[in-house]
This record gives sequence, structure tokens and C-alpha cells, in this order.
Amino acid sequence: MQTDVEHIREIEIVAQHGSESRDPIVVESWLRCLEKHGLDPTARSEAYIVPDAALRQHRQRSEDLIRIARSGIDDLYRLVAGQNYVLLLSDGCGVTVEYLGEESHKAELRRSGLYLGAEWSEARAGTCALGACIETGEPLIIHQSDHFDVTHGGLSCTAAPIYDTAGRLAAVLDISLLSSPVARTSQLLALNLVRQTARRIEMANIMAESRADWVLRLAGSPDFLDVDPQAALRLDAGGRVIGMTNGAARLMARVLGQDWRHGPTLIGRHVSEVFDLDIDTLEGLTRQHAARDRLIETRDGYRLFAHAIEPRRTPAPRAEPARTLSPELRQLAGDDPVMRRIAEQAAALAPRDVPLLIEGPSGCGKSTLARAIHATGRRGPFVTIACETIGEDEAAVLFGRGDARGHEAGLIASAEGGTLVLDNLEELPPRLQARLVSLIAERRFRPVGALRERTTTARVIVTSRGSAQTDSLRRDLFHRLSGYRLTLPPLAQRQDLVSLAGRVFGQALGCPVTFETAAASALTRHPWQGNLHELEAMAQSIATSYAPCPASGVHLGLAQLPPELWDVGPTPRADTPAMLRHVLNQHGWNISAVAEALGVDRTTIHRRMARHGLTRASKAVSRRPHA
Ligand SMILES: Nc1ncnc2c1ncn2[C@@H]1O[C@H](COP(=O)(O)OP(=O)(O)OP(=O)(O)O)[C@@H](O)[C@H]1O
Repeated sequence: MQTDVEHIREIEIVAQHGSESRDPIVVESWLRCLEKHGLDPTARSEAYIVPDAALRQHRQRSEDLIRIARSGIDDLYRLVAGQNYVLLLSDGCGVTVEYLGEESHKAELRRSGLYLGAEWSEARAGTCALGACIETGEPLIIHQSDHFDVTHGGLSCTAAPIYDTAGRLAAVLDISLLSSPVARTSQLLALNLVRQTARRIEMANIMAESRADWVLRLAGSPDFLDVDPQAALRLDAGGRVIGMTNGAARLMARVLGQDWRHGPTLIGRHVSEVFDLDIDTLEGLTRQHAARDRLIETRDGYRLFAHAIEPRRTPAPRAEPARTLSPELRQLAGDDPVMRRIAEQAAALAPRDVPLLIEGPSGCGKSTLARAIHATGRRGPFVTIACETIGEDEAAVLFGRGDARGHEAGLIASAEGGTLVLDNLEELPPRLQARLVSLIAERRFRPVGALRERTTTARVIVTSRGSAQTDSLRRDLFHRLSGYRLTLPPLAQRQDLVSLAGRVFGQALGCPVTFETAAASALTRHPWQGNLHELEAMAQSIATSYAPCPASGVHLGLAQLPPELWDVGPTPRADTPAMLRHVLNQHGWNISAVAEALGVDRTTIHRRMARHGLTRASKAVSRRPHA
């Protein structure tokens, strides 16, 4: 058994020379504690229990997850309780929102932090299973002297992450022992148990969310396929992925050559990019067929058994909620199913007093969405802070000032009663980001030089260009926001690209704009790396050639579009969603005319429309007048 002095000495040696004997996951966490969190191994800090009001907030945010996780964690606790384990469920900030432990040990457990409300983020508690699991996204064991802080040196903790169906870390499940006489390897069984329970909770979650959609469940063996699958995907009527378990995210990422940690970027990919199947072939994978026959292959050559579960038919049409969208959100959603779903989520969140994170690449419409949410749900001022314009020493611009040098209101105070948008927050200097944690979590902020904190009633919306899991957007800020997060797709993925381009060109030219098929096809194949910024710039670049524009409008061919669109690459498949929508619009949704134009029969058009989720309801949205 190591003494405290030996433990601190070991951390110092590992910091300089690395370690052969410690698990690399532990070594990396120690280094993060020293370098990223600035923790001191010689300082002992007792477990921290958040105040009751903060705990209530954390539990409220995790309510849905706790409900769904309930039976899984009860089962797990029953399995391990006899061996003195305590079970903790933490949210993405490391705050324990659910706890199962022996009542008779309550006082000791509370002292050690194995208790409701204990905060186990790495930044606060040093290396610990919950904190390291949040940082790495991996299941892991932190046993006794693996802990950074000697205060926790008796604990043995094993944790696994739970992801939501959008691929974001939602919670961490942990089982811990107050003191364990045995070696680290004894926890390997515990690790498997926690990992399996986390997987089952994710499975229950995706099933609860997917009643009206296809679910594709996967397993390596036909025997467990229908009872305990390893991964699951939720698919829309067009075969695009709209939800997944972490097992499925890892599988997709491997096939697509991406990092699974960027889970949200996998949403919207087509199932046929990952497996040798399409929405039309899912019926052959339902339980009507023997499990052994439901074999599919991934695009990188691995075989898996699959179980497709059909959507439950409900009498209410799915497009119904679109009618309840505010004009601003309806305009923003255009005629794209993914955007429509985002607009529906935004409409539900607009009246709620919660901080929001909107993310997506530059120019995909983050600020516009923030404004639409404000217009939908709030009165009062709408204040946008362009974070790239605020320097390290300009805290007073944001927070105001309240010292001998006088009083200054600051931008945060100017949003009182309205909406405060922190635009591209990752551009704000890290020291100022740190000061925003309490603004986002509790709406409190302290003006420069002031002794007291102030509160604000402004609703905070943060936008971010990157994947918010990057280091520049502080992890604790990100976790405080991650419960309410809207991820906008890049322009190239939008199904309504051609009609949207028509609107943007129409605005620039000052008259209605439509496109010939070759021009529309070029638009759908351009990568649009600058998203709407690039589309708007392109529209502006040709606008002068059409001034004055005839009131009857213009029908643009490929030659009238800028040369960067001429190199159109491979011939388009006429059934890509954006092209099909374009041809449908061109022919006033007359299926016979569309079938004739594309040289296929009407049944094929109906099948393709179903595959891409193009319905008469979405047609109504597409025919809105030009903005
Ligand atoms: N749905 C939409 N339809 C038409 N135009 C849009 C839509 N959404 C955004 N725009 C326009 O596209 C441009 C870029 O949008 P916006 O500034 O909201 O993007 P952003 O993601 O916040 O960009 P950045 O990351 O550069 O700050 C703006 O001129 C905006 O008016």
C-alpha cells in the first residue's frame, strides 16, 4: 500500500517521464489534472456535494434519462449490492443525479462523495471514474491509488458512459466500493456489468423514442439478436439515420472513416452508406424471417445479424407539428425534413427558460435560428455578442463594471428580459469562457471589480461553429449546455437545396428565380463549404447581370451560373432527394409528368418519394411564396 508521500512522488515522476505500470487511461488523466485543470497533487480536497437547489436543477435536466434508466440501474444494483457496491448515475457535468447505496453506511458514503449531489468532474475531483469517463467517453476503472487526490485513495470505481440517440454523452453510470481489499483486476467483471447496463439503457432509450420510425438492431450472433442486440439505429422513411446507440455510432464511424466521438455528425447519413441495404430491403429483416437468415454486410466487409422493427402506424400524420411552427421557424426549415425536425425542437424549446446550444459549420444558419427562437418565444431585447471581437482584457464589455472606476452596464445586462446570444463562443478567450459558466448554469455573473454577483433574466443562446467537444469550448460549459442542443446540417445535405437557392437568388436578383435541370443538378453536387454565406455571395455575384430583373422572373441555366459550378463532377442520380424534389416542384407535383421527365414509371416515383420522405404535407411548405 502506497503512502500519501509516495503517491504524490509517483504523480510527479509520471508527469516528467510517463509510466509503464499505470493504465494509460490513468496516466492521461493525471496529466490532464496537472496541465489542463491546474490541480495540485499535494492539496487534499474532500468530496464536493452541490447545494440542494443546484441538485434539483441537475436532476430536472436528467429526468427523462433517469426514468428510462430506472429498471436497468435497479437490476444492476441488485446484482452488486450484496458485495457492498454503491451505484451512482451522474449527468454530463459529473453531478450525481441518482444514487443507490446501503442506508446504514449513509454518513460514511456521503463523506466519501458516494452520494446524491456529489460532483465528480475531473476538474473538481481530479482523476476519478466518473470524471475520466466524461473526459474520454470510454468505460474505465479507477482503482484506489489511480485517483489523483489522495483523499479518494481508498475508493475503487468503475464507470461507463451513456449516450443519447444524437451521439452526445448524456450520463455516466458508476459502481463504486468504499474500500476494496483486492487488486484492480477484480473490477474487470464490474466493468463488463456496467458497460452492458449502459448499452441496455441506450437501447431502451432509442426504442422509446422511435415508435414512428424504423429501428435497425444489430448483433454479432443470431441467438442474441432479438433479445439482447449490441447496437441500434433509428431511420427515417428515407433510410437516413436519425438516432443511434453508441455501439452503432462506433460502427458507423469505423465504416465511414470518422471519429466516433463526433457522433452528431453521423446523424443524417444514409443507411446504405454503412450497410449493403436500403430502406426498401428492411422488410426482409423483420422478425417474420428467421434470425439466422437476416445477415447483412457493412461497407467495410463485416457481417452482422440484423433485426428491423417497422414504424408503428399512428393515425396522426407526422408532418402535423409543422403547422404549429411560427412563421420565422417555418421559413428557416424550408422544405427539408431534418431542418423541419430541428425547427420543431426549437419551437418546443422556445418558450422554456433553458440555455441553448446551436452548433453547425460556418454559414449554416445558427444566428438566424437564434433570432427565430427569440421571435417565437420571447419579448424584450435581442442582443448578439460576436465573441471573436472580445479580447482577453475586455471582460467589462461583457460583464460590465462595478468598481471605483465607475459603473458600466455591459452587454449581458443590456439583454435583460430578452435573449442574449453568445455567437461562436469558442472564439472567446478561455479565461472569459470560464467566467460564463455560472451565467449559463445559474444566470449569475459578476461585473468586473464588483463584490456581489448579479442575476439576469435573459435567456442565453450559445452558438458554436465546431463540434463543441473541442477543447476551445470549455468542457464544463459544453456539458452545461449539452442537454439543450440543436445541430444544424451543412447546406450540401439539405434536401430543399434547389428551392432554397431559388429563394436566395430571388432575393439577390429581386424577382422569382428557377433553375433548368442542369443548373439544379450542378447546385446539388457543389460541396458548399461556405454554406449559406457562399450561396448568398454567388447570388450577389450574378445579380448585376440581371438588373433590372423581369417581374415574370428568370429561369437560369448552367451557363448563367458562376464557373465554379460548371465542373459538375459525376452524373447525378436522378433519385437524390434534392433532385427529385426539384423535378417534382418543376412539374407542380404531377406524378405522371415527373415519371415521364425522368423516364420511369409512376410507381417508381411514389416509391422514391416514400424513401426520401417527400409527402404532400412537405409540398405545402415548399410552395410558400419567395421570401
Ligand atoms: N433557412 C435560411 N434560408 C435562407 N437564408 C438563410 C437561412 N438561414 C440563414 N440564412 C442566411 O444565411 C446567412 C448565414 O446565416 P447565419 O449568419 O445565421 O449563419 P451562421 O451559421 O450563424 O454563420 P457564422 O458561423 O458565420 O456566424 C445569413 O445571411 C442568413 O440571413
